Amino acid sequence: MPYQKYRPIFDRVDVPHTERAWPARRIGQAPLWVPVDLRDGNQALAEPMDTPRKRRMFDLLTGMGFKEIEAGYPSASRTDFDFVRHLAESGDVPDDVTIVVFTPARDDLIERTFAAVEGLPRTVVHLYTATAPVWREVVLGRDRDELHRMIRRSATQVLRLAGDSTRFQFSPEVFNLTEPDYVLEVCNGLSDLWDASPDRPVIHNLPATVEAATPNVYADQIEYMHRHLTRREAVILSVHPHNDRGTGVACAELAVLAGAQRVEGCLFGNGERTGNVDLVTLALNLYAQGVDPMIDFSGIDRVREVVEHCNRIPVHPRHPYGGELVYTAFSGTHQDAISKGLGRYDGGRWEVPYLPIDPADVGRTYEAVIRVNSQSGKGGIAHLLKTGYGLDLPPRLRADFSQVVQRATDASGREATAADLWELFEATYLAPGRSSGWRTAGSPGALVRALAREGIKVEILSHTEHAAAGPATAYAECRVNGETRWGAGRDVSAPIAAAQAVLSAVSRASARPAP
Ligand SMILES: CC(=O)SCCNC(=O)CCNC(=O)[C@H](O)C(C)(C)COP(=O)(O)OP(=O)(O)OC[C@H]1O[C@@H](n2cnc3c(N)ncnc32)[C@H](O)[C@@H]1OP(=O)(O)O
Ligand SMILES: CC(C)C(=O)C(=O)O
Repeated sequence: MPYQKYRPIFDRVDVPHTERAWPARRIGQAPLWVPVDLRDGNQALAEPMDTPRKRRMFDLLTGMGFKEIEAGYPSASRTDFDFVRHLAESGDVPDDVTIVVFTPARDDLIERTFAAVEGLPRTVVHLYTATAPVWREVVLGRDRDELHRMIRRSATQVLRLAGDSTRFQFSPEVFNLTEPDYVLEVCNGLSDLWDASPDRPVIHNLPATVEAATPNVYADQIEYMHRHLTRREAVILSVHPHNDRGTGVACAELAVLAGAQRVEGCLFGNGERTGNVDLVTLALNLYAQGVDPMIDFSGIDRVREVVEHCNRIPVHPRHPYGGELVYTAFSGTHQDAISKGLGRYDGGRWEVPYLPIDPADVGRTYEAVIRVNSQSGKGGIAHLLKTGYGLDLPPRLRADFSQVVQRATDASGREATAADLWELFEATYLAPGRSSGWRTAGSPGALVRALAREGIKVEILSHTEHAAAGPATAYAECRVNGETRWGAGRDVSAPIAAAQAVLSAVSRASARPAP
């Protein structure tokens, strides 16, 4: 492959040398998250969202607690224009939410943008122009000065059309490949033109439009701007990382360490090409460090479902925090560790191996945490039988049964659910017969023989069973390795209740093998 075609970022742009404070910093509070799903994400869809889908996304975003939302590029299409009008006319924008609208630096499009936002209580008008040398030459056909004049002319027009409740945002698109002195010249000039002040701050949004370097380079670029932007207390330093190198999240996190106060991105990382930075991962990364993300992810499956509906793009099952499989363990040692960790978890500090956060915090149940296939071991199998059927297998029986399961899953190549495991357990230790629990488990049957093989001597002295209405219950008085104990079982079916009763008597007496 002709790798010589490509150059490192250091040959493409002047990367500023700066004193670096970011490597030693920690993130102690969430930045302002700004979802751009309705603009940047939306425009990367084969079928852009219509008003009902946009509205569903908007309601999701406000419900989750986002306070600034980029609602569209109203001059680009009728759909975007209509949606912004819908927000303005419906009066449905919550009092604490600000709508951002995006516009290029072109007179007619700026005018149309202002026509769209008329009547909205609070808006940010977001002006953008690509500033990197290749874009100046190839796309815009303007040199530095010409482009600067064009930006200032448009910014002046924005100022003229703005009402008191309008704030201003500028994005030097492809900031990461633009000369730092040029970005400062343009941005500082706009802070003056728009008269940035602490009570009406200007947003300078510095995008990694196409990721082009390792995240530490972006952090250096951001820290340089953080140190050199004028009217700094009146400027909100924002970032907008894309994910071309797969390091969008790292870029955003390091940028926050380097001084960024606001982060634009999309839920589950939708957006042009490889997407915008993923706000779900960013926010929950903070949460997992004990920092309030200021966004509610307590129903992450619903968030995912709405995003999939609106984008018509599925979220990967292994997507951090929200994917279908991310709180599930298939492999034996992981299952064993999780099962032990969950067993000890008392609702306080989270110390469960292999699970970075408690699945319950994002609305996931523990049931799906452990799934069994041929990669699984005795810990996971025992966990499923215990949580699914109340069967607490003694350690030695676990080892015996896991070999049975392994043979079955190896042969089928398939996953075994808790119900499959029960069926296998019944066929192995309790068969035949299903009409009464005791006819199977109560006779000195296969279960008792299996326990004896593991060194646990069980004699069933007496038993009762109730299965008239509702779940069957069963009681057993057993002599287990010489000690007399009662065991109880309760389940929808009598065989399971009976097996539970015997096994619970076993575990109460002693799991130790007979001398
Ligand atoms: C990084 C980003 O996400 S940027 C946003 C990307 N999203 C979109 O582009 C979706 C919406 N865009 C659109 O619907 C259209 O591009 C429109 C309505 C904005 C403009 O449409 P058209 O007038 O047909 O132009 P076209 O789509 O071909 O865009 C190219 C023109 O825009 C100019 N342009 C590009 N960026 C800017 C800018 N920030 N400010 C002013 N002009 C710009 C180009 O120089 C080019 O002009 P030229 O035709 O004189 O060479
Ligand atoms: C113009 C900015 C905000 C952008 O969308 C990008 O650079 O990707």
